[in-house]
Formats: sequence, C-alpha cells, structure tokens
Amino acid sequence: MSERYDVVIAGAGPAGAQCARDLAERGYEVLVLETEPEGTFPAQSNKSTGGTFPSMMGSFGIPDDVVMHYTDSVVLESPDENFQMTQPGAVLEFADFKRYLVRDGRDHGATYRFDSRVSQPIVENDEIAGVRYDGGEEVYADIVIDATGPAAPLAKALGVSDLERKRQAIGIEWEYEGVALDHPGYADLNDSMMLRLDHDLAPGGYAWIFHTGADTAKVGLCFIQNDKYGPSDDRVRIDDALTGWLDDDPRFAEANRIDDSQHRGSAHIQPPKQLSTDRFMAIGDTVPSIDPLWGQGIDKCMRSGRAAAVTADRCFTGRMDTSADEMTIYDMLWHRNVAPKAAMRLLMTHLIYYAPTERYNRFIRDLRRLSSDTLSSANAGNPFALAKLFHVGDIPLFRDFVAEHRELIGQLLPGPRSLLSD
Ligand SMILES: Cc1cc2nc3c(=O)[nH]c(=O)nc-3n(C[C@H](O)[C@H](O)[C@H](O)COP(=O)(O)OP(=O)(O)OC[C@H]3O[C@@H](n4cnc5c(N)ncnc54)[C@H](O)[C@@H]3O)c2cc1C
Repeated sequence: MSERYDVVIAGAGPAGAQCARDLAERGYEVLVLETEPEGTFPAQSNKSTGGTFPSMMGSFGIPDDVVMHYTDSVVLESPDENFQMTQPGAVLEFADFKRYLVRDGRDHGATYRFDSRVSQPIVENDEIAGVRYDGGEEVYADIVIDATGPAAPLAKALGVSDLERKRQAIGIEWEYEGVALDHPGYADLNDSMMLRLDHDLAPGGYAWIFHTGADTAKVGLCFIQNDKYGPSDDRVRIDDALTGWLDDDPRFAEANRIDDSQHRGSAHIQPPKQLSTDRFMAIGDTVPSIDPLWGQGIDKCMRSGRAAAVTADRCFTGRMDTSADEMTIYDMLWHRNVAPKAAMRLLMTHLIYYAPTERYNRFIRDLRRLSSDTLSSANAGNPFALAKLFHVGDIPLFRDFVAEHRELIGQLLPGPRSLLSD
C-alpha cells in the first residue's frame, strides 16, 4: 500500500518548516521532504544573512538562542551620505534558526525525512496526488506544498511558477572579524544593519554590513538583474565585487574572513504569476515573495507558510474540498498578509536600482528630511508618501525607466487602479 499523509511539503526552509509547525500543531499528518542530509543540515541552503525584526520573532515564537546579535538601528548608505533610523532588529544564526524550526515541528508531531530530493509531482486525473523523491520513492497526500525555494520542481512542473532567469537576484556574503564598525567618515555601525546603495560596488543591487557582536559582521552584496547596470549571473564576478569592496573600504583594513562562514543564494524579483492550483500551493521563495525593496525574505516566507497552513485547515474542515477554487484562499491571504501592495513595491524596487549612483546621495538626504511616519508609509507602498522622494529633475530618469520597462509595467499595472488597491 502506498504511503499517505494529509500534507506533504517539499523543502525544510523557513517557509516549509513553519507550515509544517502550524499544520502539526493543528493535528494534521504532515511529512517534510528535505534534500540535504540531516547531519550537516543546512549546508548548501544555509544561505541567508538572517536579518529580521521583532515582529517576526514574536509572531512565530522564535527563541533568543538562534539570534547572533540584537541590533538597534538600520543604516542606509550611499557613497557620500548615510541615514540612520532607530529600528530594533535581530541578526539570526540562520542555520540554528532552520534547525530550531525542524525540532519544534517534530515536537508537535511533524515527520521529517532528510536526504530526500523531490523530483516531480505524481499527477492523477489532472491533479497532483503526491510526489516522487529520491528517484523511485513515492508518497501521496491530499495537499502538496512546494517550499523548495527557487528550485521549485513541483511548481514548475504544474505551471504554477515561471521564475525568470532575467529577474534573478544573486547574493553572497562572508562573516568577518576585525571590522572597524565606527570608522571616521562613516556612520557608526555598532548594533546596526547597514544597506549600501552604490552601483560601483554592487551594480544594479546593494551591499550590506550587519553587525554580529564585538568586531564581527556579516558583509555581503547582491546583484539584481538590471539591463542598465549590466550584471550578472556570473558567480565569479560577484565574488570579485565583494573582494573589491573589501580591498577599498577602510572599515575592512584589519578585517579577516571567518572560515566556513560563506552564505550564498538567489531569489527572484518579479510579479508572481499563480500561487496555487488543485491540491497544491507554492510557498516561500518558490513564488517571488522576498520583499523587493529591502530584501526581507524570512518574514515573508514564514507568513506564506502560515497562510498555506490556514488554507489547508480550511480545505480539510467540514466536507473536504481541495479544488483550485478553494485553494485561492491562499492566494487571497498571500496578497493580503504576505506581500500587500506587491506591484507598487516591485516597481519602486526596479526604479531605485535603476537610478544612477549620484542620485542615491540625494535620496539619502531626502530620507533624513522626511518624518518617520512618511517613511513608514513609503515603505508600505503608499504612492503619496513615495512621491515625496522624487523631484522635477527625476523626469528624464522616469522617462527612460518607463521606456525600458514597458513589459514589466504592463504586467504590474493592468489597470491604473491596481497600484493603489492591490
Ligand atoms: C545571500 C542572501 C542573504 C539574505 N539575507 C536575508 C536577510 O538578511 N533577511 C531576510 O529576511 N531574508 C534574507 N534573505 C532571503 C531569505 O533567506 C529567503 O527569502 C528565505 O530563506 C527563503 O526561505 P524558503 O523557505 O522559501 O526557501 P529556502 O530557504 O531556499 O529553503 C528551501 C529548502 O528546500 C530544500 N530543497 C531545495 N530543493 C529541494 C528538493 N528538490 N527536494 C527537497 N528539498 C529541496 C533546500 O535544501 C532548503 O532547505 C537572503 C537571501 C540570500 C540569498
């Protein structure tokens, strides 16, 4: 007889593991299949800087012992300016965080199977009925969830995901000791997470220094595919860009790389196409849910895992209905709770990374000028607050941006009202 669960989840990242926690807590039979072996988990998938905020820690009951360092502020930096705002945060030890989610899910009754690479859906009567893993193994479920991040083997096979290579962001970071966190001429980065906008360092993307205690920090950068600034899917180039920054910036003059501390990965910055279908949901980075403006992925993934668990619970309650129609509860929750105003934020992201480096200095000065309420509204995608960050001199930039992004704008703005209402 074939093995059967209420829900099978592919991938034990934050999205899959959180979904498993919530489902197991509600008493459902849930199996998580994870490609990496348990003994070294997470290795390849230990990819994140792990910067997050108290709302995520509180909402999902994340314990202090997975935190490397608590921070008090966020700093934005351009070549000549910086802006510091008070914002409590936490830099997670991402590997500990992932292992905690697995442990806690198991404590609530979830089953985990490591060393189990999911390869394809089992389709019966035009619906997903289970998954194939590790070559010949099969497991069946009433609902299947793809939480494998950008790999997305199930979502791709079912036509739910169309992650585009040209919309990929790739990131790399290392942990360093001996970093001069309060160097003359720069903002004091003690107890801070700093993001730097500077195409000379990170063409079409951004760079970061996240303090992790004493004189240590996570230092990295990401490239976002961008026609104007070129790069780059070339992994050698991103390594070179990081080395170049470390060689030139005086804050790293005495810094040393900590062994085995590399984190590397990718995500997609694009509008999501579809999120679910009959008996199936795609969660976390399997659909492009990373916050496009500031790279926040963890909170989004946890929220999408929770939205999927709520949806499954609804589908199983009363007369079981796992049809595509019923699954759209997940789509509704995603647009409301995971990535509200996604279209506006995505457009802003492309515009910000399209602006030339010199424009970033003025952007940072404007941020210093605006009230924290206006900044919160702008960050939430409010078009009126966002308008305060632009000037008459930006008209040529807008004109070129619109000319070069017609296809994306068409995708994001099917009607003029969607910007304000999605
Ligand atoms: C360099 C970098 C820095 C980042 N920094 C931050 C940050 O500071 N703050 C923040 O909030 N976000 C950050 N992010 C984003 C954040 O890490 C991601 O959004 C988040 O990890 C995505 O979670 P996920 O569960 O969707 O996918 P993943 O974390 O990718 O997990 C997917 C899991 O699925 C497994 N898997 C893959 N394929 C298969 C398969 N075929 N079968 C079974 N299992 C499979 C993988 O091994 C992995 O365990 C960063 C990302 C990168 C790349």
